[in-house]
Amino acid sequence: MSKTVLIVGGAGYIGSHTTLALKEAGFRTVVYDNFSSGHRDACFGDVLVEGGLADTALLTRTLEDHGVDAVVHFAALIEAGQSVLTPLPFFENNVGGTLSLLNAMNAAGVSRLVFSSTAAVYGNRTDVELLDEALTRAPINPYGDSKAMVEAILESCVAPHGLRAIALRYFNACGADAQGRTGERHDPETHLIPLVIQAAQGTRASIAINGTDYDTPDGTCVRDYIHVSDLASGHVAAVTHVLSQQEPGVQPINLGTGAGQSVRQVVDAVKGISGVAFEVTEGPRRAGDPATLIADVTRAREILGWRARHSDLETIVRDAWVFAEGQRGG
Ligand SMILES: NC(=O)c1ccc[n+]([C@@H]2O[C@H](COP(=O)([O-])OP(=O)(O)OC[C@H]3O[C@@H](n4cnc5c(N)ncnc54)[C@H](O)[C@@H]3O)[C@@H](O)[C@H]2O)c1
Ligand SMILES: O=c1ccn([C@@H]2O[C@H](COP(=O)(O)OP(=O)(O)O[C@H]3O[C@H](CO)[C@@H](O)[C@H](O)[C@H]3O)[C@@H](O)[C@H]2O)c(=O)[nH]1
Repeated sequence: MSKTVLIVGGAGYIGSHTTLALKEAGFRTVVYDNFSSGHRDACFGDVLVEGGLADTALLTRTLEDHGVDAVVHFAALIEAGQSVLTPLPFFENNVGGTLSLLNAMNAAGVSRLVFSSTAAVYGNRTDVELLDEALTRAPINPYGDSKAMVEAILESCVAPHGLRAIALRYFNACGADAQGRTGERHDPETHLIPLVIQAAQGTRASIAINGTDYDTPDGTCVRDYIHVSDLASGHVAAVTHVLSQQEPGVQPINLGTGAGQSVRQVVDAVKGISGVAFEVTEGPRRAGDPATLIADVTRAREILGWRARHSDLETIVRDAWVFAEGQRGG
């Protein structure tokens, strides 16, 4: 019989792609979301439950009523820059909300979890080229702090609660479903690629580069951009892994490509795909931004048998561009 997966935050960007991938892999899917940033037309679960993370009783009932075998937990506030300005909601939703979910899982006897962590837990490591999971967590913004705290909480729950979990540390999610079924629609949008695309579409006047004096090859921040459909297949592998995991335990696993792209390279890629010479300005650094974040992807390959397949910058930008054009009827 097929296993059932609860997807908390399944109406969001990464959650909606992952729901599609889990269904295609033969899982039964239950989406749980409060639509604070998700979209009703991006819910692809076999079942939809509308509710908030803080509602432990509803989460517990949902786990029990639908016979959930494993949970994938995406629900969070996600903007690193915003978390510097308004930290408290980040801790309340991301840490407090996860405690509520863990309490519900304990009450319902569900012990298998895949948690959305982030490259932001590494902070600003200028001493290493690639970030591997054995490095100490050292976030430099409240968003990263909130995710590092949850990782620590999960580690505490292994022995007492028999938790079997993977914390997937995604690098920069981007791109869109190649069939156009879902894509990136954050509101407000703060992520680089969709903002640059808006500049190319003329729905924003220009794109500002946040800082050109970083210690990087062209002075702008370098990130490891990972196609959201690659993230989705990484979740299928992680869910499959925790479902077959005999012993309790939690481990972090990076999902990235192992290569970095600068802000200027992203801007140039969008100019190339769109054919539009939009205006680019150079502004100050954004608070809380590490200079470089690039994944060591050895562990994902060895433990999950996973690697990125769609994450060359051209494919990412083309899929994101096609989705964005479709959104405005272009
Ligand atoms: N987008 C990225 O580049 C990126 C990178 C690393 C990690 N992550 C992590 O991945 C996860 C998903 O990110 P995303 O880009 O898909 O974000 P998103 O905002 O598109 O999706 C989050 C979903 O969670 C729901 N949600 C939020 N708070 C909730 C609550 N209290 N109760 C119920 N539902 C709630 C939202 O409605 C939304 O559907 C987040 O945990 C984020 O921290 C994202
Ligand atoms: O108008 C803009 C927007 C962004 N940037 C820069 O582009 C880079 C990427 O920024 P963004 O797309 O906002 O992503 P990050 O701040 O790197 O954070 C994303 O990637 C992290 C993992 O690396 C996740 O933890 C976060 O949730 C997710 O928002 C950064 O240097 C930004 O300063 C600009 O120069 N101009």
